[in-house]
Amino acid sequence: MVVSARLAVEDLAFGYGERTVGAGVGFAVAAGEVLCLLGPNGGGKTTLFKTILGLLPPRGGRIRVDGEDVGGWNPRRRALAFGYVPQAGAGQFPFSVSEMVLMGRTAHRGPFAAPSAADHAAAGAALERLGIPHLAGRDWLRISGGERQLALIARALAQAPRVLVLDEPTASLDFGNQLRVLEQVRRLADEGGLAVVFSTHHPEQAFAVADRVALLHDGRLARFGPPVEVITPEMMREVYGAEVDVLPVGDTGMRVCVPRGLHPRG
Ligand SMILES: Nc1ncnc2c1ncn2[C@@H]1O[C@H](COP(=O)(O)OP(=O)(O)OP(=O)(O)O)[C@@H](O)[C@H]1O
Repeated sequence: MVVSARLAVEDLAFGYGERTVGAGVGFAVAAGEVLCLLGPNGGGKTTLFKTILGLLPPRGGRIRVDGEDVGGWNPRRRALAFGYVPQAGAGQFPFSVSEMVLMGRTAHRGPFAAPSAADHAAAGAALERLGIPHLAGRDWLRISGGERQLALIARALAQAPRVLVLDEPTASLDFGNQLRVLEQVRRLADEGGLAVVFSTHHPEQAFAVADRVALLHDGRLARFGPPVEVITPEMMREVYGAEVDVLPVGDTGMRVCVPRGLHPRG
């Protein structure tokens, strides 16, 4: 066990009912670190997230937060420790944006208590931090997908978790909003000391914001390490069955992944 890890996943097996989706998965994320979870469709990313969040029981192994096994924790303790940002579907919530963000504070108060001044302050501060205070009074159903995604991150921030899990936070976002969301992901780790784990189908995003990459393939942790070591043409061929060039962008540290078939010729 890595004692300094904020989140430690140890020899975890996970799945549904009788079906094991993944096994032997272990990695650690320190406070202030961002981990990017990659893997093909059906590779088990969402199932792993559900297990980390306590929505599915582990089939083996354990999950620790700051060294403590979360296995015996009640839902309230989990809700205080783990923030979750799901994909931003419109949902059916007849609430304002600020009401949605306030819901992030639920675990901090008694079951029937009204939000306190501190809850309102935390929600307001989270909206400010995400740069969307102007959305506070807007109807959840009448804002854009990108605005909703930023508001869901604000909700998780208001919750003040130690570990933040984001399931494909940039899916269906335009280019500008993808960058905005990724920037916030990095800031939450850098300034808030959170351990952040996010999944994506865009490996380049790992170069932009992640300290490490975990690659789930065939129910195993196929690779775990810095983006530059994990995201290689050999890995792309092996895991995605695709011929992909991984090219540095000047001296920025960024790399782009270019499917060869789309290379300009001549
Ligand atoms: N509720 C469920 N019951 C049983 N099996 C499921 C359930 N949900 C998903 N699965 C199966 O578990 C496996 C892993 O699915 P999972 O959703 O975790 O993959 P993923 O990596 O998140 O995929 P994607 O990138 O397509 O979102 C798949 O084979 C899937 O068919």
